[in-house]
Parts: sequence; structure tokens; C-alpha cells
Amino acid sequence: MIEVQEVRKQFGAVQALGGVSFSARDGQITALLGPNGAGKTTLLRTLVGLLRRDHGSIAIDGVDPEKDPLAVRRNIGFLTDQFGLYERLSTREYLAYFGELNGMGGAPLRQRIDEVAELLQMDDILERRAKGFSQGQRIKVALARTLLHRPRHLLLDEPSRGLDVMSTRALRRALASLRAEGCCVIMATHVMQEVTHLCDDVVVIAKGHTVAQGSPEELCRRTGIANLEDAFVSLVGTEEGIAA
Ligand SMILES: Nc1ncnc2c1ncn2[C@@H]1O[C@H](COP(=O)(O)OP(=O)(O)OP(=O)(O)O)[C@@H](O)[C@H]1O
Repeated sequence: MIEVQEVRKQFGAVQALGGVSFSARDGQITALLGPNGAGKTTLLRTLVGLLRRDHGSIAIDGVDPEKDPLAVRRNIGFLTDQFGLYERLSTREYLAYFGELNGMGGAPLRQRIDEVAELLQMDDILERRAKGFSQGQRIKVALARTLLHRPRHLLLDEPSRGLDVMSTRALRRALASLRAEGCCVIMATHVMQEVTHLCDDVVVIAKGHTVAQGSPEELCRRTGIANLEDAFVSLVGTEEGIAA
């Protein structure tokens, strides 16, 4: 469970977060939906403790990431917009390296690498070096790394960008199976179809503020608009930053 209350963050004169509050439950996929520059990435970075907030409170299973960052990071997986792959390592070597950094090893680690490779359908790149990987292949490897230590919370910053139809489906299946295992998933996205098909709850953010939270159906009902994209535009008052 992730609970966020009145979080604010300023970068010089720019107010990235001006008061964000929401909660994300275990066993649910929560979408962070907002126009470009709304503060989604800043919020995710603040949740994992990579940025210090100026104000407000964050509790990840009751733990404040600023007070006990190691405890929070043990239980969290974060897919950022920077993948940090090592070009000379094969996918398997790369995952083994990060698994060992997380205290895993031996047969359980080898088995876990095979599991995530199957979950994300990445057998074809498991023995290849990352040099030359396409955008979609890079995302898969980064996501596999994120899942390796079986995090209880998963934070994803636009995970489906650059993925083809088959990979998008593999990603959705993987997220649905993590949800079924009770994982708390938060996903920043611009893809309305993904939100409608996959997400249980939606947090709408605009200009660093929470504008609304509810299931896609609730947001449509609340705005009196049948289609989520139009409901979103009505909530944030702009057509900026939407992908079909
Ligand atoms: N390190 C930084 N220094 C200065 N300004 C920043 C910094 N990081 C973010 N910002 C600003 O904070 C605001 C929120 O940015 P953020 O990247 O969180 O938005 P976002 O919702 O993830 O946008 P997008 O959908 O375009 O990825 C923007 O105005 C951005 O320019």
C-alpha cells in the first residue's frame, strides 16, 4: 500500500508538485495520468526516495522512503526512463549481476531469470549482448531487472513506450499476473487504451496537483462523459499529452 499526502516539490522557480495526495492499494494497478510536465516522473522519483520532497508525507507499507530508504528499496521495483544497460553484457549476465547485487545467487537466481524471461517473452534476447538492442528490447531488459527481486511495489514510468503489439501484450499479461500476486503497481502513462484495459484505479494529475482519483468507470460517471479520454480532458482542461 502506498499513501501520499500533500506532497510538494519545487525545482528552483518551477513547482513540479504542488500538493499531490492519493493512495494505491495492493493487488491493484493504479494509473498516473496527466499531461506532459504534470509531475508524474517527479512523483515516482520522490516515492522511491531518489528526490527529497519539500512538504507532505509518503508511506510505503507504512515506511517513509526518506527515513528508511533501504527498507523501501528492498520492496520496490522502479522502471525509470533511463535504463542503464551495459552494452557488453548479455541479458542473462546483466540480470545475474543485478540479482547478485540484491543478495540473490545460485540456482534460485538462475531460475528467477528464466521466470522473468518467460513472463516478458524475452527468450530471443536472453543470450544476446545489449549493444544494438531496440528500444522495446531495452525496456524489456530493464523491466526484467526491476522484477527480479519480486518487489511488493512496482513503479513504472511509461512502461509501454516503444513496445510493439506483441510486447505490449506480454507486458500487460505480466502486470496482470503481478496484480494477481498482490503487488501494488503504479504506472505513469499517456496511453488511454492501457488505462481502460488494465488499470483498476486512476489518479489524474495536472500542474502538480491531484485532480481526481477513481476507477475509469467512476471518472466517466463523475464527469458525465462516456469515454475516458474525453473525461480526462474535461478533468484537466487541456488536450495536451494524450496518446490513443
Ligand atoms: N531536475 C529538474 N529541474 C528543473 N525542473 C524540473 C526537474 N525535473 C522536473 N522538472 C520540471 O517539473 C515539472 C514536472 O516534470 P515531470 O518530468 O515530473 O513531468 P511528467 O508529468 O513526468 O511529464 P511527461 O509526461 O512529459 O514525462 C516540469 O515542469 C519539469 O520541467
